[in-house]
Amino acid sequence: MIRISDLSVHFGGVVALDNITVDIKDDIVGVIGPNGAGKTTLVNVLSGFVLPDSGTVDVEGVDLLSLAPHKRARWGLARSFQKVQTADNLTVADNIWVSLDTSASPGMKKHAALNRVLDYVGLADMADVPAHKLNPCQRRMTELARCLVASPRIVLLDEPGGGLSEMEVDKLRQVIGNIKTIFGAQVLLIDHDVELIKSVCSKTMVLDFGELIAFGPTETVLQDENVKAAYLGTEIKV
Ligand SMILES: Nc1ncnc2c1ncn2[C@@H]1O[C@H](COP(=O)(O)OP(=O)(O)OP(=O)(O)O)[C@@H](O)[C@H]1O
Repeated sequence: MIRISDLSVHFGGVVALDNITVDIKDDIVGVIGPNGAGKTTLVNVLSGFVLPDSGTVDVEGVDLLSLAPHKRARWGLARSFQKVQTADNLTVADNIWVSLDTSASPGMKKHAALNRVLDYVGLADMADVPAHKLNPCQRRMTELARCLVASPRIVLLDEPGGGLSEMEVDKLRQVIGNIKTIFGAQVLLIDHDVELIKSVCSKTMVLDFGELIAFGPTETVLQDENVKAAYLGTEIKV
């Protein structure tokens, strides 16, 4: 369980996260909200890219915010980025291997983990292809594989569906939907694609101007009047 208590982040006069308190227990939890609501800031705080002004995050008894970012990664926190991060001159396999590099596991185990994750995301035939030759979906899958390869406990996904076609989002849905079963990790999924959120997230939290305005079963949250009002004039389809 991820227990977030009284978490606040300010950027000058902007309140990016406003005293967020929430217990996240479900296997896959959605994070939605209009542009600028604070979703990426939340992921940045959890992964150590942003220091909060106040608050705590407890995961299975570990005070996450007291760990340096690299120690969080070693502990089992993995994340993806809104703008996909692959090294263009490295192969798919090497892009994923980066997550295994500092692991103390024996080489054979690392190779087995690499092959398993390549298979899982459907890139087994592309291991030796340099990333600059990949299409946007294959890049996303490479980044996801990098998140999954080193036995993560928590995976934070920042808009993985951005820029993908409907068919590609279907593939993504399967990959994300099975993470808990296959890899045992809890997933926090940010996305603007409400259909994707609806199909894989049992619970969803909604941020608006840094405030947590709703949290609960996804279907219920999407019918919430405050949530609909927050999205007024934008594209939520519920
Ligand atoms: N490093 C930063 N410096 C200053 N302001 C920032 C910084 N990062 C985020 N913000 C501001 O904090 C607020 C929350 O931003 P954040 O990126 O977390 O929103 P978001 O919900 O992820 O938005 P989007 O859906 O557009 O990605 C916004 O007003 C944003 O401009």
